[in-house]
Amino acid sequence: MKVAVLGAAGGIGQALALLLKTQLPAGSKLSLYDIAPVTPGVAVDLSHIPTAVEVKGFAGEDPTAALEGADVVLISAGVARKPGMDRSDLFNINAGIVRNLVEKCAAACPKALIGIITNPVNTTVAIAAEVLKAAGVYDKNRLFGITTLDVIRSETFIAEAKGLNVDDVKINVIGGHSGVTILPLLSQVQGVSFSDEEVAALTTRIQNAGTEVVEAKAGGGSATLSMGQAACRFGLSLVRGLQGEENVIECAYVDGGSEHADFFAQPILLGKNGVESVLAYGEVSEFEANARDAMLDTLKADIVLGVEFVK
Ligand SMILES: NC(=O)C1=CN([C@@H]2O[C@H](COP(=O)(O)OP(=O)(O)OC[C@H]3O[C@@H](n4cnc5c(N)ncnc54)[C@H](O)[C@@H]3O)[C@@H](O)[C@H]2O)C=CC1
Ligand SMILES: O=C([O-])CC(=O)C(=O)O
Repeated sequence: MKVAVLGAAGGIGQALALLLKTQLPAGSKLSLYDIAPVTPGVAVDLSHIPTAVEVKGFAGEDPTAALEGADVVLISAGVARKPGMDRSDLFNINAGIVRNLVEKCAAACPKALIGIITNPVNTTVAIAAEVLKAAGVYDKNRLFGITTLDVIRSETFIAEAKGLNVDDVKINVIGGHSGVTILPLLSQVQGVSFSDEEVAALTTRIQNAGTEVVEAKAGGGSATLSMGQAACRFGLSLVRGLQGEENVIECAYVDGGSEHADFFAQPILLGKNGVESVLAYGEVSEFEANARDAMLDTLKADIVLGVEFVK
């Protein structure tokens, strides 16, 4: 199994690469690419860790050498937020970066599963889909917006609030990955109940958790370590699915035939071809139904922005 990380010298990329070096199955190949010249050095550094994962690093303008033969490509290349910015403020720079990198994926590894981390995810995934369509290699089951950070934050905050073992907390987070489009389905969490006030407060905290980190880092970037962990969890799930493991389920932002929008985060079953099936997200409370319906104009506008950028 070969996993490529694009943006591998960045805050997320380096954390993700470290976790993959120590957690990918024995015999895997890890391919690191970034425009930053340090990237081959990041690979040399990681290569001294004694695991049966071979690491190679590539820098420069062209990621093709890093992408050849890749089964999974995780993209975190781009700029991150500073205080006062919204994720949509990253569009001007990151849209072009994602378009160019996905064009290279389409040529070098058209069958790879592609996971997009670069913000604004609601829009960059739509850009990736249009690029793959234009290249004639689009398969909706092989493209993912990585929203796992919203899931792990929800698990953490719920366990903290309710004094639970975090390993026991499971939750679906649906919609997209910014502000009101992030919707944790708190009503479905097993073994706990929340008051209306708790639901409102927890939902808002989960939706604003990215901003919580951006403000705490005070100009030094956004979430990198927790996102490295989230992307590693999702990337390993993609690999487990590709290897034929059963019952690998994650929430992700996919083109899954949702009645709500062309791309929508919801639980998916992963397998040898990426998305094996899109799962129903189940019963929701009145609060959640209202929040879901209220997010759709924003989400759809984010998607249109991405489609129009490529066309
Ligand atoms: N999906 C999610 O939940 C999350 C997404 N993000 C997003 O991930 C992205 C990366 O964040 P960080 O790693 O903190 O940023 P960073 O600035 O630390 O790293 C970004 C890396 O991308 C590289 N890069 C820029 N243009 C490139 C190109 N054309 N080709 C290859 N590499 C290129 C840079 O050299 C840098 O090493 C941001 O857009 C951020 O908003 C951040 C947190 C969570
Ligand atoms: O908030 C940001 O800019 C980074 C991000 O997507 C997150 O932490 O969820």
